[in-house]
Amino acid sequence: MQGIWTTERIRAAEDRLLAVTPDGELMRRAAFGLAVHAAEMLAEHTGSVSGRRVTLLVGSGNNGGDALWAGAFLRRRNVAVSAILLKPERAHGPGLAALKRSGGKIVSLEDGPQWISRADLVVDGIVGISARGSLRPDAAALLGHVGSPVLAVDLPSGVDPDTGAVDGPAVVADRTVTFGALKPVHALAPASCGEVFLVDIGLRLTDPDLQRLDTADVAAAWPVPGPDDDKYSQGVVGIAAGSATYPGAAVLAAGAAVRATSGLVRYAGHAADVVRGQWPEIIATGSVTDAGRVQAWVVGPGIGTGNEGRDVLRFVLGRGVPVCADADATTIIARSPDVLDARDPGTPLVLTPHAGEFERLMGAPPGADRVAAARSAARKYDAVVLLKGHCTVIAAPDGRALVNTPRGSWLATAGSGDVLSGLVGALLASGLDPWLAAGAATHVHSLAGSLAADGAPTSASGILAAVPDAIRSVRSLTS
Ligand SMILES: NC(=O)C1=CN([C@@H]2O[C@H](COP(=O)(O)OP(=O)(O)OC[C@H]3O[C@@H](n4cnc5c(N)ncnc54)[C@H](O)[C@@H]3O)[C@@H](O)[C@H]2O)[C@@H](O)CC1
Ligand SMILES: [K+]
Repeated sequence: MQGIWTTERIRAAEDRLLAVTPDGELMRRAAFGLAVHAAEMLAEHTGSVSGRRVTLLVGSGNNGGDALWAGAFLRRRNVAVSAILLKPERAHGPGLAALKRSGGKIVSLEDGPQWISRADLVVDGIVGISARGSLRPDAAALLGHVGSPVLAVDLPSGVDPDTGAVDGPAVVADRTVTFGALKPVHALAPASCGEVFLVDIGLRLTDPDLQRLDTADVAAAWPVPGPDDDKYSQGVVGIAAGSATYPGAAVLAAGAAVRATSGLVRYAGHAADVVRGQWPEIIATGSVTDAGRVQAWVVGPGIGTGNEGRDVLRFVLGRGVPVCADADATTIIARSPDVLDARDPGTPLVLTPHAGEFERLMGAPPGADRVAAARSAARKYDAVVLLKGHCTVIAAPDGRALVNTPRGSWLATAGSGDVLSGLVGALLASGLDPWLAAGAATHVHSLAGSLAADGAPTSASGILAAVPDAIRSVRSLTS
């Protein structure tokens, strides 16, 4: 797992390290790493480093100090460095002196636009982890003149460091170079950060506030049958989804369960004929009451929010096995929380709301801090909450939270969520910890989405068809 720490934790760890490190040493470590990345970007985009032009946007804190020192290092490689000081009287003193000594040019705010528009690379040292709110007007106006790649120092300025929220003018970087440890912004705002690189400055942190699954974690979690396994021992998943009029959700969720693991899949509902026709390997019946034993249920996609849907949900919640309640099941729970009385105490529940369903469940939208929102819903419902969005956040009732950083937005297509719930169900049936099951399913789902899309629109059926390739790719990277 990749650990991610809030700025409060990072600052505390930095203070401990600063106390035992010579003055200025940490900043120089950070800035040296930054300069290496700046040179790499120049070489990538222009074919050379020497003689190229870099313009630094320098704010009033240490983030600006990093940029100034990096500028001084770049001068050693004969880069023409100019610095625009947003608050000249508060610019980082030693950094400014170092840049001046190295031959860097200090440019006034008025002259800034022409220097920015002529630059081969712009370095955003406006604000770092102490940033509050979006960019101020002077900085926002300068950004309008940027025509080159942008390298963000620690994080793209204007984006909230702890939530990744953007609610006004903000930098959109091609690359972000961060120091010591990943912060929430790096996982939650991929479109603002661009590619993220971590420079080791000697910070040591444990017990992360937020996590992200590595490919290796997903590969290790994904069930692989052994020589003694049979179709039952790998976990039987039941799918209660779809209707006679709308069988699509049933076909997609059940199909995803078929493709996720080699355990048995049962289906119960009004779309039994259609499901059987699409997936002959599925044992399909008309009702959950005669579906037979399963090790986990997926309930909700397309079941409707009326009495019948409520009865189906109550029935599966009382079976003593993990349940993934998706789509209509989420709405039923929001409208009639008493259905949860049927839940067999202690059995895992995974809820998979998008923002609208979240609002129904919690009475308010997720807001800017989606991690906190998912955590509070997880506590309220004593469930794993998979809060869908561009970045999906998964929180457990014990406070564990992980985030899936997507590779594009192609997953936002009709039926995509049905595929995800089928994947979650199959992993729950295999006995995986529900938080990890939700995380691994989300990872494979988003990988399948990007494989299916490959730069062009795809569909839920396309994502479903790409699930085996996604699992194969996850496993091949680690075997
Ligand atoms: N503390 C450390 O040990 C290290 C810190 N480093 C750098 O230091 C940064 C943190 O430095 P600071 O705590 O000085 O804070 P920042 O550089 O993040 O900025 C704080 C300053 O910006 C102003 N400010 C806040 N929000 C603003 C906004 N929206 N628009 C304009 N100005 C705004 C504040 O008034 C304050 O003066 C890190 O992000 C990192 O880049 C690195 O040098 C590595 C070592
Ligand atoms: K920055």
